[in-house]
Amino acid sequence: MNYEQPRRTAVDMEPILAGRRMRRNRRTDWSRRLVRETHLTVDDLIWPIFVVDGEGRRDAVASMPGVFRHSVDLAVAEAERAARLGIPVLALFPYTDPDLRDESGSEALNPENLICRALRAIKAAVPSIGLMTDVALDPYTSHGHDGLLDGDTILNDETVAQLVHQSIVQAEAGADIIGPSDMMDGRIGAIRAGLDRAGHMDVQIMAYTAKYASAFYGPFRDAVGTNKTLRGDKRTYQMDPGNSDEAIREAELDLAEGADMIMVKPGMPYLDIVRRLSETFAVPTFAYQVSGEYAMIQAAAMNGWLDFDRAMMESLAAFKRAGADGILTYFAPVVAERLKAGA
Ligand SMILES: NCc1[nH]cc(CCC(=O)O)c1CC(=O)O
Ligand SMILES: [Mg+2]
Repeated sequence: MNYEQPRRTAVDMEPILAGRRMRRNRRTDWSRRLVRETHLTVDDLIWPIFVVDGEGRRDAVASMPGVFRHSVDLAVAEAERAARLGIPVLALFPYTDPDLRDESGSEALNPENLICRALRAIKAAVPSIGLMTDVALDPYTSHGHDGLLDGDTILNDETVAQLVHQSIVQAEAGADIIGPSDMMDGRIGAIRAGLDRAGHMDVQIMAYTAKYASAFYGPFRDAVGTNKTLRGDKRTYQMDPGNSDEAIREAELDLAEGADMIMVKPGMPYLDIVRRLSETFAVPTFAYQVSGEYAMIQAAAMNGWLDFDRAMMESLAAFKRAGADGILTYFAPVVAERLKAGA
C-alpha cells in the first residue's frame, strides 16, 4: 500500500490559517518561557510535616513513601532545611501517643503537648520560618473525630469552644498561622475573637474553608494514627464532593468571620473550586494537595508508570493555573530543591 497523500486531497491551508499559527510561540524553549502565564516558585510552598514523641526518631509512613514522622529534634533539622531552601511556612501535624487520646481530646489543650513543644523548639532554632498548626481534635480523640461526640452526634458549639482554647494554646507556643481544619460552623469567628482577647491579634487564620469528605485523606490518617481510631466517617461536617455553590457560601462566612486566607482541600480533584473561590473573592486562596494525591503520584512513579519529576511539577503548575496563591504539598522540599537547581 502506498499511503502518500495524493495531491488532489491536499487542502489549501492559507485561507483557514490566515497567518494564525499558535505553534509559533511554542517552537523554542526561550519562547515558551517568555509566554508562560503562570510560574511556580518556592514562595508558593507550605510544607506539612508530621511530628512524633521521642528523640532521634524518623519513622517512615508506609502509605507515603518519602514522608516520615520526626521527633522534635529532627523536626528542627527539617525546619532548618526548609529555611535554607526558602520555603516560607511549615504546617505541623502530631502523631499523638494512643495513651494520651481520650473521648474529649483533652491533650489538644495541654500547653506541653507535642505540637507546642515542636513549635517552641522550631521557633527558637529557626525564627525566620512561618509555622502553621492544625486546629481540630482528631489526632487527640479516642474516636478519631474532629469534634466532641454525644453518642453519634458531633456537638458543634461545644467543639468550637474547645477549638478556641486549642488555638490560644498553639498561639501561646508560637504558632503564626492557625489552620482550623475541623469544619465546625462559626469556628473562624470564635477563634478570631478568642485570639484577639488573649492578645494574639497578629496571629493569622488560614481557614480550611472548603474541606470535602474525601477518600484522599487515607495516608494522612495512617501518619497521625486516626485510621485506627476513626469511628464512622466525617460526612456530617466535611463537604459533600458533589457540591460547588456551597463552597462559595462557606467562603463568604469564613471571610466575614475574619479569615485572613482560605483553603480548598483536597487539591487536584477540586481545582474547579480553587478557580471559583480565587475568582469570586480575590483573597489569598490556597490548595492542599493531600496525602492521597501525593501517594498516587509516588506509587505510579515507583512502578515506572509516571515520570516522577514531570508529574509532580505538572500537578503543582495546575494549582497556579487554577488561581491558587500557594499550595500545601508533601513534595515541598523536593520541589524547592528542584527550583533552586533552576529546573
Ligand atoms: N483535621 C484533620 C485533617 N487535617 C488535615 C487532613 C488531611 C491531610 C491529608 O490528607 O494530607 C486531615 C484529615 C481528616 O480530615 O481526616
Ligand atoms: Mg464553614
